[in-house]
Amino acid sequence: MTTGGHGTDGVERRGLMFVLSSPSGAGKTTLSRLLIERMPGLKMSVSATTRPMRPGEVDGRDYLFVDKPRFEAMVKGDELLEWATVFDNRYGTPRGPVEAALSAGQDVLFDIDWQGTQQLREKARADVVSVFILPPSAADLEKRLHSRAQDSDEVIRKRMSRASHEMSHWAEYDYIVINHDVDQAFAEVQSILKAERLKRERRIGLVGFVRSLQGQLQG
Ligand SMILES: Nc1nc2c(ncn2[C@@H]2O[C@H](COP(=O)(O)OP(=O)(O)O)[C@@H](O)[C@H]2O)c(=O)[nH]1
Ligand SMILES: Nc1ncnc2c1ncn2[C@@H]1O[C@H](COP(=O)(O)OP(=O)(O)O)[C@@H](O)[C@H]1O
Repeated sequence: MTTGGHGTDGVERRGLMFVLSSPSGAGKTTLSRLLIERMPGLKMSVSATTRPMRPGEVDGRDYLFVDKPRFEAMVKGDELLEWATVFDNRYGTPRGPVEAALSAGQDVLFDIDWQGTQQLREKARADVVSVFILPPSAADLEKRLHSRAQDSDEVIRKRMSRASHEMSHWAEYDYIVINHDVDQAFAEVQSILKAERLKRERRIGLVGFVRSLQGQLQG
């Protein structure tokens, strides 16, 4: 999964896979939307899911909403890069769009859980940058789940009771961001992406670039 594109400074760079995970309600959808709006060269991976659509969600934009047989067919056909079961529903990352974006030199943003992150890491360790988002407190997490007003009380209770289990995977991530304030959390996530884009190992065009600089200096 190593492909070349050009960084903003013109030096060829390998695309990276930028993963955001968090317990439900901690803010990863909010932060993902801001990143896609404000960071050029970053494309969202739209997951397939068997969960029902929430009010305000759009098929093909937020998720590809599929039924269970279609999901199974995607798994069997090796159409998914990773997949997992979360809250009794199945979620998976369609392989085609990710590979196409990376080969076009774009970075790809994933809003996936710890199980998916582990699978991506096994497949492409050097290209995965992972960020775990934590809520400032349990009370805030619950408030946010209610304020989103998209789940029943029973679903919210389920999400709260899973939060501690999900959070237990925090130490598997490269970076941790605590989402007190959206603007601050966004600035932190953005800084991580900007710095990771500049990493020497990803900038495969540097050898040629430096050689050409040296040539200019000698010439
Ligand atoms: N492994 C994996 N997890 C996913 C995928 N898409 C979404 N998820 C995770 O599934 C969980 C539930 O997502 P969702 O039902 O949208 O609720 P949310 O937690 O409020 O965003 C979240 O932890 C998502 O990160 C996917 O393609 N693969
Ligand atoms: N820093 C924050 N302060 C207050 N509310 C927030 C913050 N970040 C996100 N929210 C709100 O919390 C709710 C859950 O956020 P969302 O991004 O949907 O979480 P997730 O995708 O992790 O489940 C949304 O209503 C969102 O607007």
